[in-house]
Amino acid sequence: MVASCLLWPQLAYAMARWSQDSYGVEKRNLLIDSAIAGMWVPLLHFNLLPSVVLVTVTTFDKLSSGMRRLWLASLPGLFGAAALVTLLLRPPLQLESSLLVVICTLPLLVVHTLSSSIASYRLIRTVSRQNKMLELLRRTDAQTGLFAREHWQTQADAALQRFHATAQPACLLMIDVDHFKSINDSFGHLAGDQVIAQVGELIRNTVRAEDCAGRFGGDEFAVLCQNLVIADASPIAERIRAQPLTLRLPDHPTLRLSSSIGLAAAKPGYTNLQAWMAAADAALYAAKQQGRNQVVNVPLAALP
Ligand SMILES: Nc1nc2c(ncn2[C@@H]2O[C@H](COP(=O)(O)OP(=O)(O)OP(=O)(O)O)[C@@H](O)[C@H]2O)c(=O)[nH]1
Repeated sequence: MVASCLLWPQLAYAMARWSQDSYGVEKRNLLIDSAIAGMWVPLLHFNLLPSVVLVTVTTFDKLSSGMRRLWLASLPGLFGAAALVTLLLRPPLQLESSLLVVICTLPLLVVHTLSSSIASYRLIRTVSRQNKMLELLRRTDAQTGLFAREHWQTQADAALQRFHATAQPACLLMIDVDHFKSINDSFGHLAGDQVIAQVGELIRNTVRAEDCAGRFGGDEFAVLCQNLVIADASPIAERIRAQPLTLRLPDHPTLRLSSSIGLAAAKPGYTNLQAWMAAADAALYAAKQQGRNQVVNVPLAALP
């Protein structure tokens, strides 16, 4: 009793803790656990309550370990040990449990159930926290901390649907760093990466809390201004355009930056996000054609 209840758990823990192959040792320890439980069934004279509790608890441990089919692998050891001890000692059969046996079995039942429930609760909390973290990472562009393209598009799509349903205005800004390729060529790719990170930060610090700023890929960014008509979104676009002009990288003091921005308000003619983005892209293209470092609105006359 002392060996299996007090010594074996300590020994099993120490072996798993100090082994190079902790997983393999722990798996083997769990199988030995089952064999020890099986050994106890004849030693308890097959007394129904403690025997069933012992076998159930031991098998539950194999299932809750998460190791594939471990519970199945533990059965030969469990029944084998029970059969061996039965053959060697030929214990009498005493199925009925006295009140004393019931009382002595209860702590195992209660402690095991509670500790398993607490372990499951903690595991579920950890998994749910990690899922939230994964979702956040999926939504975020690692280089800038802005929303990643897919999440930004989902938000913009929802804003366009709202506009169609309730006429709640929204504006879309497509932003592109000017001559970014020559920044890469002249100052190196690392400097280009720093520029992307800094421009992302400038955009994040310039937009309102309810706006949705995302990185579209490369040196292209997009901002969704919710609940704003074009006249109110224009100053935000102008502020975003002005910010990179003042940006200085300590490692590259001669580097100068500017950006071009295309601005398009949601309109009934934009039946899907692609149409809205194409309009903002056309305005961005016009800004590039007209000399860069400027904001171009989709002209009212050109609106569908
Ligand atoms: N450093 C860096 N470069 C990138 C990254 N993603 C894309 N690029 C480069 O960015 C450049 C994009 O250039 P474009 O936007 O097409 O052209 P541009 O030089 O900015 O010229 P305009 O847009 O016409 O002003 C390409 O050379 C890409 O290889 C990135 O994450 N880091």
